[in-house]
Parts: sequence; C-alpha cells; structure tokens
Amino acid sequence: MLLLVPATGVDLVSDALLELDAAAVTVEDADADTPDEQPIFGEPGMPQTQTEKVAGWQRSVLKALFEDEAAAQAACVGLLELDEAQGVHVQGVRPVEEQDWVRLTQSQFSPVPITPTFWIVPSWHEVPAQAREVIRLDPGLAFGTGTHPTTRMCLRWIANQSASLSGSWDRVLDYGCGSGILAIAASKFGAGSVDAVDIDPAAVESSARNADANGVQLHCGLPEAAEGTYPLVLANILSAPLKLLAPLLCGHVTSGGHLVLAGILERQIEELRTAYAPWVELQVSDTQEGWVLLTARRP
Ligand SMILES: C[S@@+](CC[C@H](N)C(=O)[O-])C[C@H]1O[C@@H](n2cnc3c(N)ncnc32)[C@H](O)[C@@H]1O
Repeated sequence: MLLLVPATGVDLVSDALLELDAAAVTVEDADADTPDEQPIFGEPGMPQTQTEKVAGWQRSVLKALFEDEAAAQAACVGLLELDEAQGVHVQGVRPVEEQDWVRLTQSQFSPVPITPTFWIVPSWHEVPAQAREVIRLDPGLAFGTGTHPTTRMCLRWIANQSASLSGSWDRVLDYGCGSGILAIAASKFGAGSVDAVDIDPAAVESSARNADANGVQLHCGLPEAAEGTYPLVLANILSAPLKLLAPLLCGHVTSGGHLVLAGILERQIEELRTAYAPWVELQVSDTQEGWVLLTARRP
C-alpha cells in the first residue's frame, strides 16, 4: 500500500499500519530526486539548522507491506477510520513481485580484496582463485565485514606488516573488535595470543563465532578482559572515543610496540595527534575515501 503522509503524521501512521498487521513500513521523500528534495538527516555539507529529530519529510511516501492484497485493502479501510489518518492520501494498493530475498541480499555482498592475495569472502561465495589467505565472514549484527574503508586499511596494515613483524606479535589486542575481523586477521597472519574486546556483548559473541568459523582461537570479552601490554594494539572505533581512550590504549602498548588507530576522518588527524602526544607520535600510514589510518610505535 502506498500513502502520501505529512511529516507530522509519519510516526503515528506508521505505528497504525503496523497495528493493522503491516509486515513492514518504509518512509521515503515524495520529492526525492527533484529540486524539492529535502535533506533532513544532517547529511555532510547540510547547514545544521534542523536540530530536532524529525520522523519524515514534509511530503513522505509510506510503503506498507502486507501478506496479500485482501489484507492491504482491509488495513486501508481500517486506517482511514482513524484520527491518525488526517491529511493521509492513499495512492494505491499494488502487488509486490515475488523475490528470492535471501539470494538478493547475498548478491549485494561480494568477496573483498584486501591485498591481491588476501580476501574477505562471504560463506556462500567461492574463494577467488588468487586468494592465498582468506577470512570467511557473513554480514551480521556486528560491524566489520571488510567492506568499510577503516576496516580495509587496518587489514592491509596487518597483512603488509606481518612479513617483518608477526614474529613479535606474541600478544595482540583488538580493542572494539566488532565482528572480530581484525583479531582474526592478526591470528591468521601469525600472531600468538589475540584478545578481542568490545563494549557490545553482541560483538563479543559474534567475534567468538567468527573465530570458530575461521579456525582461529581468540580470547573474546568485554573491555576489562584486556590486560597488561601487547606488542600490537588495534583500535578501529571513532575519533571521539579514541581520544578518550588514549591513556588506556597507550597503556596497553609494550615499549617498542605498535598502535594502529582507525575510524578517523582526515580533518580529525590533528586532534588525535594532540590527544596521543603525551605517549606516542601518530603518523598517517594510509588514507581511503576520506578516512585515515594512524599508527605509532611506543618509545
Ligand atoms: C567501527 S566498529 C569496528 C569493528 C572492527 N574492529 C573493524 O575494524 O571492522 C567499532 C567497534 O567498537 C566498539 N566500541 C565502541 N566504543 C567502544 C569502547 N569505548 N570500548 C570498546 N569498544 C568500543 C563498538 O561496539 C564496535 O563494535
């Protein structure tokens, strides 16, 4: 069912549709791709005039999905009897083509090359012939499928440094492990014992599951599980938490050890350098799509 709804009614009408047995409701800008398109979510470059959270666009299109056409028609009648339906214009009820949703979702995730021979490969994909080192990972609840530039830069750093350094990686800490992808990579590239920690229990679980699926052993836990010092500390979080975590993360790096930080935009380099200056001198090791990889050795 397609409905045109004023911004003030988006939340109420969406809730009413779900009450009327809609399986899903999506909201789109009725004026998308026209000169009247309205940015409302603080996209980059947009002046921050709109600080209040808004539920929809001035003219929002709601698409509500129902089991079948009869259910959609009944919901339509039910909706129009409600006070919430004031200002709502029903544009029509149309059948949705049957799709193989699993296949469609899977087709959106392809193997990701990190180096010519190191690949992140979803479990339903064949391993590319040129891949010598592979991490098997499916998109799930936790962040870190290898598709984000910050993750890719960390992975590339691990792969490139492993030839000369992995002998010294007897302990590695992945702080903010998400799916565990960096910890798994460190382990595959020769690290001894790897601690993978995260504030999100779902990430801890996901890391443990992904480690099993990749035949590596990780010690997964909440942040307090990180203990002592490590010759390699990896943290792909975001600039603000990374600044707060500076004393803690630097305290975990062995003297002469490496610190690798990601989740930082180019314009945030200087603030990060300043925050870490009491312990280490951060250098830009890599850049990708506006993101930077900052690394340092602890004196
Ligand atoms: C951007 S994801 C990175 C995941 C993965 N390491 C990667 O490189 O793809 C950041 C992760 O850090 C975790 N995180 C955020 N703040 C944290 C904190 N203060 N301490 C520990 N983990 C944190 C989040 O829960 C999230 O799983």
